[in-house]
Amino acid sequence: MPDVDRRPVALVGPVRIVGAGLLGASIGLALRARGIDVQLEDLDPANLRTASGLGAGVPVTGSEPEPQLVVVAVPPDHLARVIEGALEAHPQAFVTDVGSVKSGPLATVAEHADVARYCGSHPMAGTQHTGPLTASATLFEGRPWAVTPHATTSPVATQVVTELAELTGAMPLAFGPDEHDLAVARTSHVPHLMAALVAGRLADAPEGHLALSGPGVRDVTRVAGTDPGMWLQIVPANASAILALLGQIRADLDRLESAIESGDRDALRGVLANGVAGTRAIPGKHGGPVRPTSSVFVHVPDQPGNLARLFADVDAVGVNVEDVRIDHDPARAGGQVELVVDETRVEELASSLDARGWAVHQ
Ligand SMILES: NC(=O)c1ccc[n+]([C@@H]2O[C@H](COP(=O)([O-])OP(=O)(O)OC[C@H]3O[C@@H](n4cnc5c(N)ncnc54)[C@H](O)[C@@H]3O)[C@@H](O)[C@H]2O)c1
Ligand SMILES: O=C(O)C(=O)C[C@]1(C(=O)O)C=C[C@@H](O)C=C1
Repeated sequence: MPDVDRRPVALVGPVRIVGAGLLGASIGLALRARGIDVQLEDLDPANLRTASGLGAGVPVTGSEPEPQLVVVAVPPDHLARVIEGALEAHPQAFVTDVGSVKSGPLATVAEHADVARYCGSHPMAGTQHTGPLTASATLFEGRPWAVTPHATTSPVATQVVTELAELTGAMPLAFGPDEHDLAVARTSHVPHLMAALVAGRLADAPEGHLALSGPGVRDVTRVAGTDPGMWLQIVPANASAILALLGQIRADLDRLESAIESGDRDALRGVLANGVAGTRAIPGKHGGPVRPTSSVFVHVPDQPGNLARLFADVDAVGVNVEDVRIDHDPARAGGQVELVVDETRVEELASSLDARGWAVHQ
């Protein structure tokens, strides 16, 4: 039995999830894995069917017991209305939401007589897909999850929501709602918009140029591939924090342009060094220091079973893979697999895979 079941738990369920999309279904899967009863609600019957079919919970029928906690996981524009609805429909339940911006919905909900039962939250995990089909019980593992009590949130509500984050494997971090919005403008919203601007320059690029797309451009643009629907709601909801940062970036861009125009290498070095400092400032998974990583690239011929064989060989070497990317190999028929591992193990992995017959480079 997992440890968490033996210590006194504030969150025992049932948990009702309103919005069984990517976030809602992933939370449902994580809670079901902990044995907590999950009730699912969604306006879209297909999403409800998919989420419950995946094992994220049971669709509500009206005859289930009252939930201990309601988790609102609907798109940003609908959050305030659904949070208020949950406070009214479930007078004994605590209510949280997982929306990407906290101060806007709170401003509406703050007038509600029962607002003490509401404590906002925001898991910093997702993918570029929406809907329950790509939901995963491990989506939140090791990721930060902001818990954002407001001035009158009851301490028990904060405790229950903190425990929700812990039960999914995430790392709860307490933030005031306004401070949260400033933080995510910097760590999520502006990075997303920058990725969209860079990716936008590729949309009408000559085909010949695009043929030279390597891992760099893919890394920088991944999130820009997300369905714009959610971002069309997130960005206006956090406009002032985003605009303040865009103003700073505009000044950075002016400095960069003049450094390049005038051939000022010191100024250019300053811009690049600042970027290096920024990447090093991002905490690693589980909030620890970033462990320097390095990549081993392996050519995997296009035949069934080769990927499984490669991962079995990596496993036999005993090196933990921090990240993995698979790309079409432009030079040969097959794929190029990038294995991201601890910098100190990279030589050992490369030579062991080489000895096992793989075409490897670093
Ligand atoms: N996708 C991410 O990366 C991510 C990460 C963290 C937080 N969030 C936040 O989580 C929330 C959900 O995002 P998602 O990616 O799961 O979206 P999603 O589109 O995958 O899921 C939203 C679900 O809510 C349902 N829905 C819409 N209005 C509803 C209503 N009034 N009542 C019941 N169901 C309703 C939709 O049918 C859909 O199934 C958003 O507020 C978003 O800001 C998203
Ligand atoms: O990983 C991704 O695809 C995401 O964009 C997830 C991400 C993020 O910016 O980190 C996006 C928006 C959410 O509010 C939280 C998480």
